[in-house]
Amino acid sequence: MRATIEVNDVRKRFGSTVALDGMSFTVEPGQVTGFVGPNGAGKSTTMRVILGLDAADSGSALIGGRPYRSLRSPLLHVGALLDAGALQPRRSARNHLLWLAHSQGLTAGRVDEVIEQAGLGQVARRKAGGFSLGMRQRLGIAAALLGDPPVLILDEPFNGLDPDGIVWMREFLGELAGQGRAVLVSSHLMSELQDTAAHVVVVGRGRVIADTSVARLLAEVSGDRVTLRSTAPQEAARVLEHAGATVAAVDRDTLTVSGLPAERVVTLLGRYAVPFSEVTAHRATLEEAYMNLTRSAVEYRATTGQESAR
Ligand SMILES: Nc1ncnc2c1ncn2[C@@H]1O[C@H](COP(=O)(O)OP(=O)(O)OP(=O)(O)O)[C@@H](O)[C@H]1O
Repeated sequence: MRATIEVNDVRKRFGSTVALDGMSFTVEPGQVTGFVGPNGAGKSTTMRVILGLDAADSGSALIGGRPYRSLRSPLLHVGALLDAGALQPRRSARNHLLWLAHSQGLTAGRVDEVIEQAGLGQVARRKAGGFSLGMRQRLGIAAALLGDPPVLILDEPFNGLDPDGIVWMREFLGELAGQGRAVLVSSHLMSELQDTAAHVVVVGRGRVIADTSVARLLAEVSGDRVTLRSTAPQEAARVLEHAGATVAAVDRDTLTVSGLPAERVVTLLGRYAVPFSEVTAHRATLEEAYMNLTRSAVEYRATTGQESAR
């Protein structure tokens, strides 16, 4: 089975609420794909449709080319974490996993492997009802891994994690993707996905706003903005503007240069012997990129709203 998720023009309404409005994207193997959008954007509904828990009104959602419902032994094809609270509070973590494993013909040996993988060795015999949300997330991931599936679908796995837990989860997801799995991870905080997701699908109001590699997204938002410190700012500005840059003064000895990459700025200043003490390329954070994208989506919606009100 090829490890992919393909969502194609999925539409879904709940009464008068349009939850999914032509949702389409593909999740490729070997990388973490972030699935990001504000509350109510349709992330959970999309995941539920992929997993056959909600029926789409139209469109298709396929795992390895097949609808979830047609998969025999689904745990071997796809692992999911949807609601970390969904467990029997009086059962120990290990018993919870044993119960799931037996239902799919998997061994107790496999249960002990995923307990170790998810870092639950110390607490596996404790009742899951007393677990913190972070521990429940780990237990949910352990359950998702039971069948060693090539596809993972995780709804808000960073929820409730402390900073150490977030770092652990990022590294763990990276490892799982590095093993060739397709890993789809939802979050309403783009920053959680920094250094983890290679690709992001940004959604709003039930449809895709952007579907792009993280590197491209950051490059687009960062532009070619460079901060320059020089004791000869006017001379620097003259040289750089002559080469096509736009230059703005920040303070007495600091300039912001746009339109030229940092290396070119350094070369030009060197060629014309303009002194400088710092040249720093601006690198946007994923959060900035996300804010930019969703801001334009909000503006777009505001405009269309006005148009339809006319
Ligand atoms: N079972 C349901 N009944 C009625 N409306 C629903 C149901 N499930 C989702 N919705 C609505 O569909 C829309 C999309 O919700 P969904 O939970 O998929 O968004 P989300 O992006 O996962 O949001 P969050 O980050 O808050 O989990 C929302 O307007 C939500 O209120």
